Amino acid sequence: MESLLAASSSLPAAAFSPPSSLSSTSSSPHALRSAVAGAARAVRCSAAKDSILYALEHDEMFNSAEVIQWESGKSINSIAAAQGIRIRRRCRPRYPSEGSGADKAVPRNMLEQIIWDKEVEVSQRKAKKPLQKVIESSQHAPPARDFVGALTAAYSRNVAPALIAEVKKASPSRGVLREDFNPVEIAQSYEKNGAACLSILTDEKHFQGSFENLETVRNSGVKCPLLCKEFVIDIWQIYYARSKGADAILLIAAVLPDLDIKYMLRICKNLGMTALIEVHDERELDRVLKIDGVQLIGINNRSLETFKVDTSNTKTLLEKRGDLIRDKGILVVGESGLFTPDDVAYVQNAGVSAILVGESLVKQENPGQAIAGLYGKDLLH
Ligand SMILES: O=P(O)(O)OC[C@@H](O)[C@@H](O)c1c[nH]c2ccccc12
Repeated sequence: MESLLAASSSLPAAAFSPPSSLSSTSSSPHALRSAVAGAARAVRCSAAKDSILYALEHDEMFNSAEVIQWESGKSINSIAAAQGIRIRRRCRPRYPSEGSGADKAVPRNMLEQIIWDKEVEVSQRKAKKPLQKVIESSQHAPPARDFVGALTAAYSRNVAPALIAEVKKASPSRGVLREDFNPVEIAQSYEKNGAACLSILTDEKHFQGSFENLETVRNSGVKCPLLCKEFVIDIWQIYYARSKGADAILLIAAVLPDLDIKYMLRICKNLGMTALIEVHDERELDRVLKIDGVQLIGINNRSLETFKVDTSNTKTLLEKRGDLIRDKGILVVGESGLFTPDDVAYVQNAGVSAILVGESLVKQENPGQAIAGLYGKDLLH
């Protein structure tokens, strides 16, 4: 663990990403565990410390291959780049004196901008409510609802892709979609008109969403399972989402290296939550298909880097990997840019079991009634 200690203490705070190293099933020797505890103390980055200490407290074990990757002292950006991930983490220093020049960097695209903003937001939120506290809050939340079960039941009821209807006020690509935005009214009207699940955007800065929206929808009597639509970069956000009533959470493969996805999936499982793992291209899909325990994959027709929407993305990826996906029993969600019954039929024929729709519903005067227009028929409850 010498190299870990050396690497971690020489990096600017927050430049070290422990989630990439903390998932496994094999047991670890005591010596390794105490060395890791030492590393946790040596790491100045509170995110790193939290994750390490959490893992220790909860008796997480370390798999040797993963520890080697961690031990190599590689930065999260080089691990991510080796997996084809283009989004860089900014790893903002906590103190100006710890700056590494990264502050002068300019984001390459909107997704990278969002992630850099998210790093700042999460560190501020964590300063107010540390991981341990948010874990405690998550333990007081009512049990998570069965997201996948709701999708499967709706699919067989309607012989049409189950609907995850999105409560979305705005987006960076489309601006404000709905001025008169009442999340509870929209959620209730989606549920009444046959949505199987709801997606609640929680990013404030770029989507004008909020965790308050998630919480008020959860407390409004809506029964549908809820997806927290967030840009997750830290396990803290998963516990926080659960504490606010989320039943599922989005994990974006374009942002998260494989080990983070594995670690986060495991946390979701412990919390009874479903992870919707979003991919946009073949490389991301192949990475995700190698991970055990994935139940739900979303294929986004919109690139979060360029905002280009192309519905044929779902079809192309399913032509290539549909058999493997079916063999693994994974459900696929077709995401974004769906407006008409033809669009729904197109992705259904491509092999999706569910669709995630925001704009085409939320822009209509009555978002719930717009569901029948989208499907060309009423959906059954
Ligand atoms: O509004 P649309 O085009 O129907 O798309 C909904 C949903 O797929 C989209 O909001 C989305 C998909 N993946 C995301 C990741 C983050 C934020 C938003 C998204």
